[in-house]
Amino acid sequence: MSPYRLYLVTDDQQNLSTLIKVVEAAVAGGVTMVQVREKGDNIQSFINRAKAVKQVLQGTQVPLIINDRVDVALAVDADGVHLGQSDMPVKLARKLIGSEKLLGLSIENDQQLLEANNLPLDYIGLSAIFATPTKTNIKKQWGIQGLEKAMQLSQFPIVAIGGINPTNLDHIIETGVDGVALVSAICHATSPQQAAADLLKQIQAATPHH
Ligand SMILES: Cc1ncc(COP(=O)(O)OP(=O)(O)O)c(N)n1
Ligand SMILES: Cc1nc(C(=O)O)sc1CCOP(=O)(O)O
Ligand SMILES: [Mg+2]
Repeated sequence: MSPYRLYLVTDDQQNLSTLIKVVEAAVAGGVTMVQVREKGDNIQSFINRAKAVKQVLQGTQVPLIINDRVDVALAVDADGVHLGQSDMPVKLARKLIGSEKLLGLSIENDQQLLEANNLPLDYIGLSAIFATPTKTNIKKQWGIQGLEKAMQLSQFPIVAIGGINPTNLDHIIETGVDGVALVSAICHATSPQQAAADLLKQIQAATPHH
């Protein structure tokens, strides 16, 4: 089973106490990967929040991924980094983090998808499957057909992201994609634990059998 199956991306609008509660609950519900995503320019705050999430994940099998910043990932000894197209170049990031850490890259068009096949990555994030209020500067909506095509062209595991919720999850999972990454469907749920558990159950039920 893929380690990317149910990938929680944290909400940088939630305060530290809520962040910790959400991650604790989401892990109890079964998320398989956690990314700390901060979009402000306060690196001290980013490091503090990443350290707090790392503590929550201690003793679990759930890897900690840091969004955008290799320096923060190194500072907290995270399990990996997720880079965007305008972040540090992938090859340089790989040199700095070493071969053991996970490295993901956002893919926003066909050319990037093909170029990524020659990069030292572990997975790609297909940006975005659907429009979402959580990130308003997305470049492309791949949709289900775009996701299917990307899966044929990529040599890496694909994580689908953007606007994913229980109403469209079956269609995404039925493509055979390796994982889904979500913010609001878990972070904004009344019970993030129940939400994660329900999403995981839905993923298991919709996953194609080979
Ligand atoms: C799993 C995953 N996929 C895509 C993204 C988006 O990254 P990016 O394009 O760098 O945009 P920001 O998240 O930094 O606004 C992601 N974070 N995670
Ligand atoms: C962090 C992020 N990156 C995206 C991309 O398409 O690159 S969409 C996104 C936010 C996803 O939030 P929600 O699950 O609430 O739609
Ligand atoms: Mg980024």
